Amino acid sequence: MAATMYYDRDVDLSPIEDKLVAIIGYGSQAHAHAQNLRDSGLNVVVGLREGSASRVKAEQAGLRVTTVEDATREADVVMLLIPDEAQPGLYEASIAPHLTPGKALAFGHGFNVHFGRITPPEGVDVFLVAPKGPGHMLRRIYADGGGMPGIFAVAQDASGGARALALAYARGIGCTRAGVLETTFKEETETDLFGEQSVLCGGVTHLIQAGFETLVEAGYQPEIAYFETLHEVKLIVDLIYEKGFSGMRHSISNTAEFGDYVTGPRIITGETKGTMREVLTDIQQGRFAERFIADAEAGFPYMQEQRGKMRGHLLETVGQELRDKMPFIEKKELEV
Ligand SMILES: NC(=O)C1=CN([C@@H]2O[C@H](COP(=O)(O)OP(=O)(O)OC[C@H]3O[C@@H](n4cnc5c(N)ncnc54)[C@H](OP(=O)(O)O)[C@@H]3O)[C@@H](O)[C@H]2O)C=CC1
Ligand SMILES: CC(=O)[C@](C)(O)C(=O)O
Ligand SMILES: [Mg+2]
Ligand SMILES: [Mg+2]
Repeated sequence: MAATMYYDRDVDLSPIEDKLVAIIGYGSQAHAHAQNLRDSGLNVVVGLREGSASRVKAEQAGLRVTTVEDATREADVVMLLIPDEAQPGLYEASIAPHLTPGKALAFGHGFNVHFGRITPPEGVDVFLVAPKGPGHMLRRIYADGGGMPGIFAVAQDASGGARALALAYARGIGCTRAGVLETTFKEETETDLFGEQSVLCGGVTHLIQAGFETLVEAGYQPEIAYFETLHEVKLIVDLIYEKGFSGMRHSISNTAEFGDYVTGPRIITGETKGTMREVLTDIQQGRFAERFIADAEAGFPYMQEQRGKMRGHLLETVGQELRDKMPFIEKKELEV
């Protein structure tokens, strides 16, 4: 059965119109939520830790900023948008003491509630609205008049109005322009982790890197390898995004399409899909979450080591030089 999709015409903004929304944090998601909600005519305050370097940026964007404690005290809806690994600490210290009955606690990802790292009190609504894309793109697409698909879920409905509130929030950040559907904290958490690891981030970067290295190691020019295995990915993916596989395959040569069918299954094999199933099981059984939190608690030694490996990699240095020569590529510094 097809899922029920919600669009602007289906969703009433009124459940959130008379409320104050506190956006906690001012990073990738938070700056986009805060600015989109504000531009949708809603009341927003940004809650930041003492001495936050983001304070000036939020104020420059015309937003009111206060402490996390005061934002929680003042607001009706508290949207927690700091890194997942940091959320339980800030929640216990600065949010929970002020989260009185009647308020709503909201998330952009189900991680901490699903894995039992944050347990909100009875008497508050708990929901998530997860836009399906990076925060900087959530803002950019909204400002251009478009929207990013999103999914929402209610974990606790103390007021009887949590669902309507979550949908109104999704409309406020522009997701109902593109389509919103209902999920659970479990489904959102597991699918989001799986998607980013296997396909969107882990899958795509490692596919590109393996292709780039294969060509360079065989003696081909790195600039050609970069154009072939990285730059052109966007052009092909844009066609897939706009017109699906068949539309992309219509645009490419018969030679490329034939090679796609012959070679694709040699690269992404039955074994790869078996590994994807193992990855999904690790996520479902909490093993990925445990590994992530353990690294975070140790100061991210594994993450730092991985970041270090790509620093100075030919793919990055050649890419930087080539992108610098293409003035039409969006080069504005990211806002946050
Ligand atoms: N990144 C994305 O596009 C997506 C993220 N999400 C979810 O959104 C949430 C936020 O992720 P993301 O936007 O990537 O987060 P960011 O890493 O961009 O968050 C940075 C912000 O968090 C603040 N912060 C960091 N640590 C602390 C702390 N210990 N106490 C107080 N404030 C802190 C920073 O404060 P300061 O300014 O003071 O440094 C900064 O404002 C997560 O749940 C994530 O899973 C969901 C969909 C996509
Ligand atoms: C951007 C997004 O949707 C991710 C990949 O899930 C994330 O940043 O966590
Ligand atoms: Mg994610
Ligand atoms: Mg995601």
